[in-house]
Amino acid sequence: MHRSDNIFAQPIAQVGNFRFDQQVVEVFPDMIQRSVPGYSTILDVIGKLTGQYHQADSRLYDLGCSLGGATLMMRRNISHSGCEIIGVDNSEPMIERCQSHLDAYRSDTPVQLICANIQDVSIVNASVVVLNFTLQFIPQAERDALIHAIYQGMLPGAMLVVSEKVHFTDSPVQSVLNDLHLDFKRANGYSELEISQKRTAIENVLLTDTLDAHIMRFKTAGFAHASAWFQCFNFVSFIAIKGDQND
Ligand SMILES: C[S@@+](CC[C@H](N)C(=O)[O-])C[C@H]1O[C@@H](n2cnc3c(N)ncnc32)[C@H](O)[C@@H]1O
Ligand SMILES: O=C(O)C(=O)C[C@]1(C(=O)O)C=C[C@@H](O)C=C1
Repeated sequence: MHRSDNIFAQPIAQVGNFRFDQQVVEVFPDMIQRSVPGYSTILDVIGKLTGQYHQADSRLYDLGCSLGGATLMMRRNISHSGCEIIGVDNSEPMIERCQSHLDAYRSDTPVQLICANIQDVSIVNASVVVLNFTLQFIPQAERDALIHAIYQGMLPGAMLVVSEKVHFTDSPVQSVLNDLHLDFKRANGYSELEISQKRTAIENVLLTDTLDAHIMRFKTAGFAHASAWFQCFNFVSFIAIKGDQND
């Protein structure tokens, strides 16, 4: 059984920046499930999209794979031959635990885990690329270049899935949707202290874009098709498809 997240339950004298360290690894499945509305739905759909979009003899990338939640769903849905999954995360403890999660299930599809900054990994021959709540941790000025580099490494007709916390420029909308997210956390057992200390920890490391900025970035990078396919409050998942000869 996974441990429950009580990292921010006691008062912390000086809350530091959030890091994906060993302490977070131990509680991560519980933390993400209780913090991100729709997380399991998004993983299920990443599995379905992988089933539809993976191409024979291609690579599938899970960028910011953490413990491999999305990697496992991708691996289960591969039916074509010659596919390889590449999981990348720059947290050593995440990659170590991810490897043991993957080893717990049998599969014919090879998975290569790389401990690196996703900005330093070249994307090659990709049919499916997933950034499930990872782009939000990349410095904002560097996001356009990363999405463009991913686009360049994708095959015609390939699928990119990007899930993100977002914000809204319309302040009543921002306030209503943010409050609904806070209520979601309360309903999942987080106290006001936990919520506020976590907010302080992530405020300098998780920087959100608007929904429109994400769509614009996909279009500018060259994607022929881009849309949000899921939204619950201020959490959104997007698909972007590289054009093929029919576009
Ligand atoms: C919210 S978690 C992702 C959750 C995961 N994709 C899932 O579906 O369960 C974000 C992950 O991105 C990783 N990360 C953040 N910045 C990164 C970077 N520049 N390069 C590689 N990994 C990064 C973190 O270490 C963390 O494991
Ligand atoms: O916005 C929050 O309160 C969150 O906790 C979000 C979030 C995320 O979106 O990645 C932040 C860090 C943890 O990885 C889990 C969830």
